[in-house]
Formats: sequence, C-alpha cells, structure tokens
Amino acid sequence: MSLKVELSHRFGTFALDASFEAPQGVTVLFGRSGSGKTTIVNAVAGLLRPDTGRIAVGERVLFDSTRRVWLPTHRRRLGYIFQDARLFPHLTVRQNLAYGRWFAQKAGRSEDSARVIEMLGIGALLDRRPGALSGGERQRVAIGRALLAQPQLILADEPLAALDEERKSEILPYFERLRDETSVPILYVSHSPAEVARLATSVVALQDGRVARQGSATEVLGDPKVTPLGPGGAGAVLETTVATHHPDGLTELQAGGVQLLVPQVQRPPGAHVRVHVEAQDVMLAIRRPEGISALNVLPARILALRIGDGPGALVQLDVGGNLLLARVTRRSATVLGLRTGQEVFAVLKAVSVAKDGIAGRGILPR
Ligand SMILES: Nc1ncnc2c1ncn2[C@@H]1O[C@H](COP(=O)(O)OP(=O)(O)OP(=O)(O)O)[C@@H](O)[C@H]1O
Repeated sequence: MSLKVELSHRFGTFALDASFEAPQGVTVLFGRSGSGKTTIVNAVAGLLRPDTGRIAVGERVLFDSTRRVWLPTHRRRLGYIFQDARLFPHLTVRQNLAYGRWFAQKAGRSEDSARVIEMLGIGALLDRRPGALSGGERQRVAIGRALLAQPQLILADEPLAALDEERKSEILPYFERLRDETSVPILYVSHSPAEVARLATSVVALQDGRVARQGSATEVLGDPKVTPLGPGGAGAVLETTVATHHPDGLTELQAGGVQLLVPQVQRPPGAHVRVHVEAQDVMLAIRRPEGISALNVLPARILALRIGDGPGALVQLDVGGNLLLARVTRRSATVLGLRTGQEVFAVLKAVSVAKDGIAGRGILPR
C-alpha cells in the first residue's frame, strides 16, 4: 500500500505545491524550517484542508478537491506520533494503549496488543502512569497506541525532536522495527540527516513548498543541490557490506569499489550496513597525503562543486561508485583549484555506522 499526495495551498506569500508517493516503509519529509513539512502532514491528517489536490492511501481517497471528497480526521485510519507523546496523564500505560485499540475499526485482537507490547518492550510498564515513565518510554507507549489503532498510515511529526541523544538512540531501533515489520506507509518529518540516513526508505526533500528531490537516502543526501549549505547537516549515505573484522577492533566495510575502516561493527561478514558520512568530516587533498592519522584516504573524482554565498562550498564526489559530500571553505576550493572532473583524495575523519540492522544499537560514537 502506498500514500499518494498532490497538494496546492497558499498561506499569504507561502505557496505549497507538492506531489509525491510514499511507498511501504518510512518516507521522510526533509527540509529547512518553513519548507512546508508540517503543512503536508496536517493536510494528510485532515487538520488542514488544502486549496486543491488529492490524497489517497492505496485505493482509499482521503481528499479530492475535484470530487469534493474530504474525510474527517477520525475516519482516516491514521496513527499519529507527535514530538511530545501526548498520553493521557490520568490513565495507565495499559489504558492508554486500550484507547488506541478503541479507535480501531474492528476491535484489535489481544494477540495484536501482545505483539505490539513485545515489539516495543513496554510489558513491564503497563501499570504505570505516564508521569512515572522516562521520555523515551513515553514515546514508545505513544508508538504502541498509534499502532493499536490499526492504522492504514502512520504520521510521525519529528517524534524524536524532544529527546536527548541517548533517548533518541533508544527509540530509533523501534522505528526501524516499525519500518521493517509493518506494511503501512510511515510519513516521518525530520530535520536530522542522521535520522534520515538511518530510517528512510525514501526521502522527499522540500524547498520553499516544493519537492526539490525524491529518492533513496543515498541519492537525496548525496545531492549538493538539496543539502543545506549552512554549517553542519549535509552528509552522504553509503550502502556497504561487512568485509572482515581486524584483530585491533576495527571492521572493514566494502562500499562499492572501496574499503572503509570503522570502529567495530557487531555484524558478521556479508551483513549489510548503512553508513553516514557528514560532509564536514571529509577533507580533500589533491595528492595522496602521507603521515596522517585518518585511516580512510580514498581516491575520488569531483562530480560537482557548489559554492554558497557564505564562506563554504560543498563538493560532490564519486568514491568507488559511491556519492560522497565534502564541505570545504571557498578559500580552500580556490587555493586547491578544485574543478569538476578533477581526481582528488577524500580523507574521512569520521564515519558513523547509521544502520546495522540490530535493534537496540545506536549510531556508533566517533
Ligand atoms: N496557519 C497558518 N497561517 C499562515 N501561515 C502559515 C500557517 N501555517 C504555516 N504557515 C506558513 O507556511 C510555511 C510552511 O510552514 P510549515 O509549518 O509547513 O513548515 P515546516 O517545514 O513544517 O517548518 P518547521 O520545520 O519549522 O516545523 C511557513 O512560512 C509558515 O509560516
């Protein structure tokens, strides 16, 4: 089942004009503040009636301006996960979950509850009230409540934004399980490239109310046109497999035609691992550098150069068939004479393992 969205809406000078399809799995709406993410989510949720357009989940039409179809929120069969868990404070976890089931079209079977409780690891919390839960636990209960409503679509609006890094890495594996074990599409709003890298099946990059690009995390995050030019944020995703584990605690990953050395990844040789390399962690050299501590020095070719208005520039690289981004200063780009097609060396200062397929593990520390 997939979600199809075509929307046009005006708020004063802001014009939203976006079309995309969200297949099964996690589709991340990604973009700067004010690019239109929440407006889209609100339209899909039935909280905002757009000027024109059509929204459908599979064959079910939620909104169609030409046919004057507009289903109210409670008939859309949605699971909504907000930034703050929004549990009922006076109800126990068990009662909060039952509230989700109550909204299901057919009452959910008790095996469904058991499966969801097991999946989210909240069995020990059932008799507590939200006030006695950590932020991460509350968010797990909120995910459970959304799932038990037997939704046809899950909307997650920056569900991790209010959590600290530790809680984030506690919750991310549950979203991965949700992505891998349920068949409903999940529309997920995020500002965080690390979250996108880890979770996204598909990424819709929004810019000023329009879809700048849609594709896999690798395609979208590796495109310098859609990554912000401000400090931090940009980064590429590489799909790799574990080649071998070295006795000194490093793991060698095969990424297309190149090998990467990263801190040990607890996965067997042959396992698939997604890694996230932030643009600011990639340095460029026009000759192979010697005598440096960085372990990953990779031959690369410059595919594109994007010079911003500020002091920075983003360089898109082909590294053994992978797309990688490097952030350098404009001054360095000039001094090194960087140009499209040039052969250079990419020096990776840090590589985070963004997805290792094991629930319960976070992004490796640098
Ligand atoms: N009810 C409203 N009335 C007028 N303008 C609005 C309204 N809601 C949103 N806007 C405007 O529409 C634009 C898009 O807002 P939206 O909240 O969708 O962005 P966003 O990408 O979700 O941003 P953020 O990441 O900050 O949440 C902004 O310019 C915002 O000011």
